[in-house]
Amino acid sequence: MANDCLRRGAAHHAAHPPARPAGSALTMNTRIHNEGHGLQVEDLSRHFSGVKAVDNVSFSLAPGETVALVGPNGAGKSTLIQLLSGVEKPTAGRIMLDGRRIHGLVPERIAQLGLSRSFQTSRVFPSLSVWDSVRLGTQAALLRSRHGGLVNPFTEVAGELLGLPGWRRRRAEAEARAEAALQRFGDRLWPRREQPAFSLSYANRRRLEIARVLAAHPRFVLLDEPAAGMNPSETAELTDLLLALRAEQPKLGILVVEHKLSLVRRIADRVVVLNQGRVLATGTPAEALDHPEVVEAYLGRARTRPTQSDAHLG
Ligand SMILES: Nc1ncnc2c1ncn2[C@@H]1O[C@H](COP(=O)(O)OP(=O)(O)OP(=O)(O)O)[C@@H](O)[C@H]1O
Repeated sequence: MANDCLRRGAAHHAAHPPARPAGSALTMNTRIHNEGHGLQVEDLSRHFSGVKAVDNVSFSLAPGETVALVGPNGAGKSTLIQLLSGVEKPTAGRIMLDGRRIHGLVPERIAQLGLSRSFQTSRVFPSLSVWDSVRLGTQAALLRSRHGGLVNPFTEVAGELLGLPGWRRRRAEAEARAEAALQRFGDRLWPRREQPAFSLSYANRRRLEIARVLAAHPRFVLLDEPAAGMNPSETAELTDLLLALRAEQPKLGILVVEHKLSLVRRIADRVVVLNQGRVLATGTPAEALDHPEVVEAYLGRARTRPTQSDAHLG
């Protein structure tokens, strides 16, 4: 049966770990952007007792770039997303956003600085309406100044209570963004905006989670398995949506964790392959995913030529 993800390789990998020594990643495409711009992950580690969930990982995400993070179950992808969004604190290493240290900051602060994430399990409050759920996402943007700094929360409270014109304008802009984020999904979400989130289908809850993230007006987004649980046509629709988003927001940096390689191959500029907490390979999708060592490590059999389909790795 065709399989569109890398998960299957994990079992093989456990039995046959790759021969490449730890720390020597295959690097086929090292597009290094200007130091100080974008997201920089430097020698990042997160260990849980004896488990090296993330082990000395370095990579970067430039404005306007889409990077996919792939790897079998347990490779450390979710832990990395938790570190980048401030939920977990690193054991060692640095995370820099536009030259500013963000490791150690609380998640809300990181979101205010323009780095927003989606969750594998939707964080939308089930009893909130679709509209209120996506409006929640605008809060991070309201607390960010035009220059990327942070607005004092007292300013927000005063602006809200006193109905200051500048604040009312910003609130209206945020609501327009929330509407645009819902309408991005055509008639999937907008006509359902008054419904409680719990009444949505699974795929629509995933879409609402992405809409909530986009409503935050982020400069960088971290999407944690956005296509999980979606069927092939829903996955293709989401892929088209992400491509459209890239075209409309050419400065948006996107880091996407995804097992579905059809999506990865279509949207990613670069792929970072994680394995047992370490970077096994980086490169363009074709370079990284079709490299014999990566294929062998994950699937246990050599391939002669790359294809474009999910079934390629099934
Ligand atoms: N809080 C924790 N305490 C102990 N071990 C943990 C913790 N979180 C993650 N791990 C371990 O770290 C390793 C990496 O897990 P992680 O969830 O980051 O992998 P993943 O690549 O996201 O996997 P999946 O694709 O299944 O989501 C695993 O061995 C996991 O058991």
